Amino acid sequence: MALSGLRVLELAGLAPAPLCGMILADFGACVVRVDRAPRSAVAVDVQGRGKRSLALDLKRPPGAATLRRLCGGADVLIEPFRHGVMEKLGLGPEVLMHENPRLIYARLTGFGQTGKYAKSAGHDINYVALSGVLSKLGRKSENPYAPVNLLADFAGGGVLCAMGILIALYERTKSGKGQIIDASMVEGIAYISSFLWKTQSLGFWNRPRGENLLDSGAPFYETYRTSDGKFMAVGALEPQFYEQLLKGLGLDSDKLPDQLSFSDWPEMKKMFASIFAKKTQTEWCRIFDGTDACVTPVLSFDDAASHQHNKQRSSFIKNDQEEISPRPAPLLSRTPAVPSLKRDPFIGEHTEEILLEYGFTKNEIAQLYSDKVIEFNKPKANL
Ligand SMILES: C[C@H](CCC[C@@H](C)[C@H]1CC[C@H]2[C@@H]3[C@H](O)C[C@@H]4C[C@H](O)CC[C@]4(C)[C@H]3C[C@H](O)[C@]12C)C(=O)SCCNC(=O)CCNC(=O)[C@H](O)C(C)(C)COP(=O)(O)OP(=O)(O)OC[C@H]1O[C@@H](n2cnc3c(N)ncnc32)[C@H](O)[C@@H]1OP(=O)(O)O
Repeated sequence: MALSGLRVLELAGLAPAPLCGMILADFGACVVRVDRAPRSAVAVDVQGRGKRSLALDLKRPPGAATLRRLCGGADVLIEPFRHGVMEKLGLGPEVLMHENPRLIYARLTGFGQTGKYAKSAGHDINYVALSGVLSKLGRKSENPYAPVNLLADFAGGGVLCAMGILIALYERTKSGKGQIIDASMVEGIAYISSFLWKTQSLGFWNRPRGENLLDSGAPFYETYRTSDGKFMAVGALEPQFYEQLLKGLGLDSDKLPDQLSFSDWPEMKKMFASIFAKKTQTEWCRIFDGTDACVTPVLSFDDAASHQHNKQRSSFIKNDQEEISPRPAPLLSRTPAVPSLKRDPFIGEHTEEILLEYGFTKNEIAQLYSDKVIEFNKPKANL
């Protein structure tokens, strides 16, 4: 796999850093999740695919020293705490990169390492809000709406941090040096939204929230309820595709207002809604599948995994626990990701083997264990 041989240490976090680590693991990196010891009752990481877990108490000096030693043999460290936490533990970049100048030290936070909010708590919705993007999301006359925690945590956070790591790794092949990555989710989501910023001058966002072309204002970029309580998604933007939408709906464009007549959009929506409400989702699929009308069913997770198109591409995988999840993307032709099909690791499941691999002796491991700095957790204990 593309990233085989890459050694990554991921300090356990809530949602963004686990995705970042999972992406690297899916593409072949050897990812160790450093979990807390003493361990909490429930693991919060549900994105542990392909990772191993080491349970280590960083608050104890021998625990922090253990992480320092691990970082000496690692390529990448991902840390998900607010600014100052790592410094307080004596594990700041100046310490770890002094000991290993090739280390890529990725700091994945909401607000970044500097600025007024650097030390404040926050979650996805706060980061999307501060980026400006939340002000654009939502339906007409309603409050701004955060689309679950996809935008900041995952798109602007986990994915962009993984990209930063890969860029730094590429640069390291030339300079031989690591670097610090300050991955702020506020900036990540702002960057992802460059299209929104740059289309302002084209008048894309001149109207109030929920009344524009791509924010549920237009009748031809909207979802519609079907007679069986399901939905269809319509994205017929270009005139030639809009024409096919009208044809599928049984409408004659000569008898309708112009596609871009904003003032007619609310009425057009009502008309489209009443037509879509007359047939089931399956019936609409029969009408639109194979056309260029840009009309697709809104699928549940179960339906998405079993949809013919997704099945043809093996877009979803099943692990040995029969859990279905999305296959890693994108597909690389020669070295595609080969995701692990095993269950996620238990906290502390691989503590000993990881420490041995990083050069600790059995005696040193026994000492750390008797000092309660590390924990072991054999699978049977969790069953
Ligand atoms: C919307 C999403 C989040 C979704 C996640 C949800 C799935 C979960 C969130 C809450 C969970 C529920 C809750 O915990 C209650 C139940 C618990 C039960 O066990 C399970 C059921 C629960 C209902 C549970 C269910 C779910 O799991 C939840 C609902 C997001 O937006 S995620 C993005 C968040 N933001 C960031 O990641 C940005 C950067 N990070 C931060 O800003 C902060 O970390 C954050 C997130 C604000 C948390 O702040 P906190 O004060 O908790 O941490 P930090 O200041 O960063 O400091 C970390 C401290 O921990 C020490 N530490 C770390 N590792 C170790 C170690 N190995 N050993 C010892 N100590 C360690 C570290 O030294 C720090 O200590 P200090 O505070 O003393 O400095």
